[in-house]
Amino acid sequence: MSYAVHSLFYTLQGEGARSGRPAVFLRFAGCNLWSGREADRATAVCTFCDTDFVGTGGPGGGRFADAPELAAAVAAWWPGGGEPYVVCTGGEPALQLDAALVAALHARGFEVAVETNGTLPLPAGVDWICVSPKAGTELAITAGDELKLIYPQPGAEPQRFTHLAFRRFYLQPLDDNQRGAHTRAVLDYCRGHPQWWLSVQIHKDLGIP
Ligand SMILES: C[S@@+](CC[C@H](N)C(=O)[O-])C[C@H]1O[C@@H](n2cnc3c(N)ncnc32)[C@H](O)[C@@H]1O
Ligand SMILES: Nc1nc2[nH]cc(C(=O)O)c2c(=O)[nH]1
Ligand code: SF4
Ligand SMILES: [Mg+2]
Repeated sequence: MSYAVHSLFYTLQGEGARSGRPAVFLRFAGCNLWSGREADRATAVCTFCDTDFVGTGGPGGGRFADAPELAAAVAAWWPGGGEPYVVCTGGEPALQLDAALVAALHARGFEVAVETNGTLPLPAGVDWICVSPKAGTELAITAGDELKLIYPQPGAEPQRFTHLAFRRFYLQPLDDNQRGAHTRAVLDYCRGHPQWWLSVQIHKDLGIP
């Protein structure tokens, strides 16, 4: 199948357990919880998104005819050496990521990570699963490597998720015009509930993508 990619870029993972790790980001176009149009934001299921994932016109974006072609484009961003790592995100990557693409990325030597809202099934073989639940949705993915909950989210309180089979649980402060206050609230919550660890979005303070 073909893939609609908003953008492809090389940066450091800025969030969660693998924060600081060099990675190629594969940002798929489209999401099942928001159209991506500002006019629809208030009525979307997910209303706080910090990302442009509309269309295929971002840096490195485009339509890729098949999995080997997209994997080659991902590999072209890797500088050589280290442990090649690709983070599949979006938009919602589970709308497009399939077994053929996971296999093609593995064939290029990449470890494959995914950032997902967890509402859709994933293909087998993904090496690192990060689920970020959204209030008002039902999780299809209830196990993985990290659960990264944006906080605060009325209707998605942390205690709703602690029974799930994730290796780590993170709270990431909601980035809106109150990010400082949300960060202090996360600090307080993690101190009182040490199952939860803080995830700060380091790329935003570093001024990198
Ligand atoms: C843009 S989403 C794309 C992947 C997938 N759709 C998801 O929601 O997990 C990537 C990550 O950014 C987080 N995120 C989105 N908007 C945010 C915001 N305003 N503040 C903090 N994190 C945010 C999401 O929760 C998710 O963990
Ligand atoms: N540096 C950096 N790290 C990230 N981790 C998850 C991101 C995402 O948007 O999925 C993201 C992103 O957009 N940039
Ligand atoms: S689910 Fe992810 S990509 Fe979709 S609108 Fe929410 S944060 Fe953005
Ligand atoms: Mg981001």
